Amino acid sequence: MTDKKPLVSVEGLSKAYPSPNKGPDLVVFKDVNIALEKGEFVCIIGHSGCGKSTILNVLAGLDEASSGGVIMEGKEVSGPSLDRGVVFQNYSLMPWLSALQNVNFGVRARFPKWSAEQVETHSKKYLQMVGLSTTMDRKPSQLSGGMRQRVSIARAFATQPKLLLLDEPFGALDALTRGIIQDELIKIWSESQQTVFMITHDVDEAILLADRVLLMTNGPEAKIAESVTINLPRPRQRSDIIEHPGYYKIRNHLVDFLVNRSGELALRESSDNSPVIVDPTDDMGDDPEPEQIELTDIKLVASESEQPAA
Ligand SMILES: Nc1ncnc2c1ncn2[C@@H]1O[C@H](COP(=O)(O)OP(=O)(O)OP(=O)(O)O)[C@@H](O)[C@H]1O
Repeated sequence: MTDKKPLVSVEGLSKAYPSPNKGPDLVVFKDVNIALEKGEFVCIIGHSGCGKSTILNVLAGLDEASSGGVIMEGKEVSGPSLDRGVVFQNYSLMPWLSALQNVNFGVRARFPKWSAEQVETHSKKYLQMVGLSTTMDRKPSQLSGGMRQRVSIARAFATQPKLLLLDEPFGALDALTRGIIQDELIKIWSESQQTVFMITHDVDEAILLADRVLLMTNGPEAKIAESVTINLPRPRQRSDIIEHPGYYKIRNHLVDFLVNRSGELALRESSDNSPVIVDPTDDMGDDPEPEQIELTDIKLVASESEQPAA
C-alpha cells in the first residue's frame, strides 16, 4: 500500500429515487466506494439495473448522487469537464460534420490556443490509430456502426482527458468488429496511459482489457462487493490469454459471481465498506487447470430493482 492519493475517489455514493406510490424511496445503490489510480484500466460488471451507468454519469458530472460524492485531484466533481471524456454505446456524433470535423470539434474545445493546422494534424493521428485514415471525410450516416464508434473513441482519446468513461462502448457491435476495436483501444490506452473506467457486460472483454474488475451486487441497495485483480501479463492478445493458467481461474470467479453470488444479500463485508480485493490466481499451485464454468447469458438477468413491482 502507498500513501499516494488516487486520481479519483468515489466516496459513500448512494442514489435513491422517490417511489411513485408514496412508498419508501427506491435505493438503487448505497455507499459505493471506488478509488481509481492514475493510468489504471478498471471495468465494472453487474446485472442490468444495478446502477452502473448512474455511477458513470455521476463520475462524468452528468448526474447527481443522493449522497456521497466524487473527488478528482482534490476537487469535487460538480458538472461536466474536459478532464473527463465519455463514450456512450450509441456514439453521439454530430451528424452534419464529417468524422474528422467531429474529432476536430472536441480537440479545438480542449486546446483552444492551437492553430487549425495543429488541431487537424492531432485529430488525424487519432483517426489513423483507429483505422479510419481513408474515411475521415465521411459524415456519420456514410459510416458503419463500428466506424462511428471508432470516431467516438478517437474523439475521446484525442481530447486527452485525464479520465475516460466508457459506457458499454462496444455493446452494439458484432463480435468481429468488437474484437478489432478492443485491440485498437488497448493500443491507444497503452500509449496514452490515460485512466479508464468502463462498463461492460462481457466477462472476456473485461479480462482482456482491465487491470481490475469491480463486481457489483444486484439492486436494490446494490454495492460494489469485490475488486478483482486481473493478474495476466500485458500486452494481452485475445488468442494467447486463454492459454494462460490463470485465465480460467479469473473467468470462473467472475462468472460465478454473476451467476451465483451477485444476488446474495450477505456478501463478505470489509471494515470500511470498500470492495474486498480478490486475486483469483492467488492459489495457482493447488489447481493449475481449473475447469471452465459455462457462461449463461448474463445480459438477460435483470437486477431486482428492475423487476416490476409484484
Ligand atoms: N428517473 C428514474 N426514476 C426511477 N428509477 C430510475 C430512474 N432512472 C433510473 N432508474 C433506475 O435506476 C436503476 C439503475 O439504472 P442504471 O441505468 O444506472 O443501471 P445499469 O446497471 O447501468 O443498467 P444496464 O446494465 O441495463 O445499463 C434502474 O433500476 C433504473 O430503473
